[in-house]
Amino acid sequence: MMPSDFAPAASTFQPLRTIGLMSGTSMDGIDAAMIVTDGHRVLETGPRLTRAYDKAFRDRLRACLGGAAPADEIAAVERELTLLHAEVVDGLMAETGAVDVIGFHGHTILHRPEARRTWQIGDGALLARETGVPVIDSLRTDDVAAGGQGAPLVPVYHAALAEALDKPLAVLNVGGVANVTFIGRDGTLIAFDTGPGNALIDDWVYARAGVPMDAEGRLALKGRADEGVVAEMLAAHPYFEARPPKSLDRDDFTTEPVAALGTEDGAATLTAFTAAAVAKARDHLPEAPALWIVTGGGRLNPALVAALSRRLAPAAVEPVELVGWDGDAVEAQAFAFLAVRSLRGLPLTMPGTTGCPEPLSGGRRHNP
Ligand SMILES: Nc1ncnc2c1ncn2[C@@H]1O[C@H](COP(=O)(O)OP(=O)(O)OP(=O)(O)O)[C@@H](O)[C@H]1O
Ligand SMILES: CC(=O)N[C@H]1[C@@H]2OC[C@@H](O2)[C@@H](O)[C@@H]1O[C@H](C)C(=O)O
Repeated sequence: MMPSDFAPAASTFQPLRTIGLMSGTSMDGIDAAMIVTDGHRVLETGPRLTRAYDKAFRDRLRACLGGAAPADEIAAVERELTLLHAEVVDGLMAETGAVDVIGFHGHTILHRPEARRTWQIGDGALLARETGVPVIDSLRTDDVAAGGQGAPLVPVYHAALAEALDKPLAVLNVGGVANVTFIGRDGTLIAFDTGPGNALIDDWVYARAGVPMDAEGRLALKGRADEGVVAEMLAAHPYFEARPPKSLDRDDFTTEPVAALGTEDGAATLTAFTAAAVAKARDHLPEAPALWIVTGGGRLNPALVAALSRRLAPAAVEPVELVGWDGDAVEAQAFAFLAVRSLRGLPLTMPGTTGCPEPLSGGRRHNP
């Protein structure tokens, strides 16, 4: 596959003002961001807005995972989720003014690409009516239908942002699940989920300490990682040896292996496991990058960043802010970018990022 399939190129398209919306696997809330793009280059990055879910809604969302809740409850959660997204768009447009299009990820409740199924709840038609703006949703659907993993989708955006940076470069997104984008010297893109991101740590500290995250990695930093358990967790799951393309569902891993440990040692061990999974991912890259830039909420956890630095040495591990990106906005911006690429019929995915048979566009358009 030619790297140029994805490489930013001179565009004859008019730039569009676009908002991207992401409800990530951490289930912490909705991230929204505005950019101006022609689908190749990012001409401007605008403001962003985050809205946290309250505990009651998060619990209802969690009950939908795996498609486990009754159909009418899933439909009710989908409607409420969509209306919350509409409020966020209205809030952001109060700052940015009107936009041309919205990229709407929705919330993944089931991801089984091997069965050609991926399910993001979110009603694009309702969002278009509520906001008065055309909406592109179902961004993973065509890729999965064609035999791709349907994830990760952000690599095309990472590549656009990284156009002027030194290569090879690894961009690591640590959300609920973690994913890496490798960008080679010639623009080659290799991308896949590395393993858990924050989800296991979040689940553990919530169960043990009743808090939604290990803020500043404080619990993990007080504990000691059990390297035996880390090694067992790596060996127990065939995912890490499997060659990419590959992707994960949020709950493909559990905190069970650390159940016998105390809260702090468990947090330290899960943090070490998350970092060790990233180090395993390095084995699947064509070349070891000298720099890993980290985006997503995990970059704000010093225990995790220290564990990554240790396990990826001698490579440097730095937050994406090092190169001027906003790590709280990159994912939402990516969905804004994907919406414009979808409108233009440009590829969203390619064999190196999802394993789809050829570069593929995707997304469904809903007019207000
Ligand atoms: N100050 C902090 N200290 C420790 N961890 C943090 C901090 N801030 C955020 N996090 C972690 O980041 C998570 C949120 O990350 P992010 O917003 O990237 O997730 P997401 O949007 O669900 O991502 P994805 O879609 O990639 O899964 C939180 O659940 C928490 O675990
Ligand atoms: C199926 C699904 O929603 N996957 C998410 C999840 O969260 C992180 C990782 O797993 C990534 O593969 C993906 O999200 C990002 C935004 C992506 O598609 O690039």
